[in-house]
Amino acid sequence: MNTKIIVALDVPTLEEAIALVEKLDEVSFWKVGLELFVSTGPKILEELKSRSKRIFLDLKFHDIPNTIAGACRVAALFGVDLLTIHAVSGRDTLKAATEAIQAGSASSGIKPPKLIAVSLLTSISSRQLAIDLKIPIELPEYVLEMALMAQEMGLDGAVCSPQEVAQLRDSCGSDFLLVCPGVRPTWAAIGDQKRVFTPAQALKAGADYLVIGRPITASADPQLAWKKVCDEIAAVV
Ligand SMILES: O=C(O)c1cc(=O)[nH]c(=O)n1[C@@H]1O[C@H](COP(=O)(O)O)[C@@H](O)[C@H]1O
Repeated sequence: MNTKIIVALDVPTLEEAIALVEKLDEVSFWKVGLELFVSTGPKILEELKSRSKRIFLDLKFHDIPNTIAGACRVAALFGVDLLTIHAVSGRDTLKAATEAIQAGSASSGIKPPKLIAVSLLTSISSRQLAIDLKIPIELPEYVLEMALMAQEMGLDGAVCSPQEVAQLRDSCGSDFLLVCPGVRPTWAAIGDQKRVFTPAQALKAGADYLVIGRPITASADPQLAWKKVCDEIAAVV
């Protein structure tokens, strides 16, 4: 069941990333985000592939359709499993992204990544959505609208907090991939996350994958933290 956990490799250098991957040998699915990709570029992807790991390339694209189409066309060549874009990029950009990924993969013969839309960052609370972002609808409804728009534009899934996953599962169906960061075991610090559930709660609610970073990677004993998370979810699924 630990194949349901994607560990966020949020470290600044290739050396630190490889050290963690080697220490957490049982982790089969890693997320490469902005910090590590800006630092190493595609090199880290090659390192992970050479160890037969699955890869979530989390670059959270957010730009105009032409720019995103170009980025998606080349990102499709990396041969990663998952790729992110912000739903707020809008319908035209989401559509351009899905088309570009298909085009990039078709021209190279490389299996396309599943494109998933970030519905609303898990670091945003209801209050911040209303007061800072001036979005005048309830947070769960906003997250659902973003996910439905992504689905309509042909995306494979969405990133949402585990608190919204049951509602999205009901509305988007079983084929729509739901990937949940904002996961905190009871023993871990919440930090900058605002909408969290425990790993067991998140899986029970219907998440396909849990994205967990600091509770494991910043732990004094990452192997023990990984094992504790695996034990917790083994009791659930
Ligand atoms: O797209 C993501 O992965 C993502 C979306 C989101 O809404 N919230 C979120 O935390 N993430 C990522 O998930 C990871 C969570 O890490 P921790 O908070 O350390 O568990 C980070 O790498 C974030 O970049």
